[in-house]
Amino acid sequence: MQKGCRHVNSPVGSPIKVGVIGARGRMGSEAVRAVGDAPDTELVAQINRDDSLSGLVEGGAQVAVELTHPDSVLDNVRFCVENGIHVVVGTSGLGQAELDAVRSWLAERPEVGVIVAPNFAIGAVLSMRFAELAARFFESAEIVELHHPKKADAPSGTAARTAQVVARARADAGLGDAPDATTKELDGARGADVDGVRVHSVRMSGLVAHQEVLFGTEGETLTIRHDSYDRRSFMPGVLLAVREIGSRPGLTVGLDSLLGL
Ligand SMILES: NC(=O)C1=CN([C@@H]2O[C@H](COP(=O)(O)OP(=O)(O)OC[C@H]3O[C@@H](n4cnc5c(N)ncnc54)[C@H](OP(=O)(O)O)[C@@H]3O)[C@@H](O)[C@H]2O)C=CC1
Ligand SMILES: O=C(O)C1=N[C@H](C(=O)O)C[C@H](O)C1
Repeated sequence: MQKGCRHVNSPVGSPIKVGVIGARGRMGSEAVRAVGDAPDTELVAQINRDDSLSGLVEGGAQVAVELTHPDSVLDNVRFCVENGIHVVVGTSGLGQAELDAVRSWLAERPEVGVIVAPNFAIGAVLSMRFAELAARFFESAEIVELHHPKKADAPSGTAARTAQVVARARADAGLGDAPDATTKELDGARGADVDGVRVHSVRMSGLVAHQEVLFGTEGETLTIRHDSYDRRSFMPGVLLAVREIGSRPGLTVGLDSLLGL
């Protein structure tokens, strides 16, 4: 099929030139395939560990998709921003301090866009929004995230983000701490505390990426569950971000605004 698009300052009809950082990884290899298959994107660089990021510049990448490791993501984003390359970041582990650093680099290059997506799956983005909506109606809220055992970070970026939006919605509604009489506890038994919301991380062979947000109040509970059974579930979101990033300079966190949510 003829490759053609209108975004990222490409001449009309020419595809968006994309480089994938972490190209041999579980997500990176899917992204390589998705970018190669899409009619309006062209894969111009595949960066693996120990490869120089200059391959992005040499390949003429307009957009980089960053899918590596929490230890390397920030350096890679910085390189891209400084070289005028938009970055779609899927790697988890970027906290407030790291986002602030990205903002400070973008201040020097205001034409560049960085989209940090805690989760590219449409169902996961919707489930975070549903959780945000539900949060004010329930006195208790906890999150269980379940992933494959090769995952480096816990809790997942999605769970951390979900906890933050739930916590903010609870605070806005004037809800205090969730009821919990625990006074004697084995370390970790009540999960991690993210902004006052408990997050429990399960790592198990056979899983890909799953999350339940549990809400409870007098006499009822609500569970919002999302399952990614295959990493192909993330690719429509990756491509959406690649297509949109040229018209979204600065830092965007989450795909919500790209989906009109
Ligand atoms: N936002 C989302 O929707 C999703 C995000 N993720 C996140 O994406 C990230 C990658 O996940 P996944 O693909 O499962 O992990 P993998 O370990 O399978 O892939 C990461 C790849 O990046 C490589 N790598 C590590 N450091 C660098 C570097 N500095 N430069 C170039 N390549 C590097 C690794 O090489 P080597 O093997 O040699 O270490 C590996 O090939 C994680 O943070 C994960 O949480 C995952 C799924 C969905
Ligand atoms: O490592 C993974 O696999 C995933 N990482 C992201 C996260 O940390 O939330 C997104 C998804 O959960 C898969």
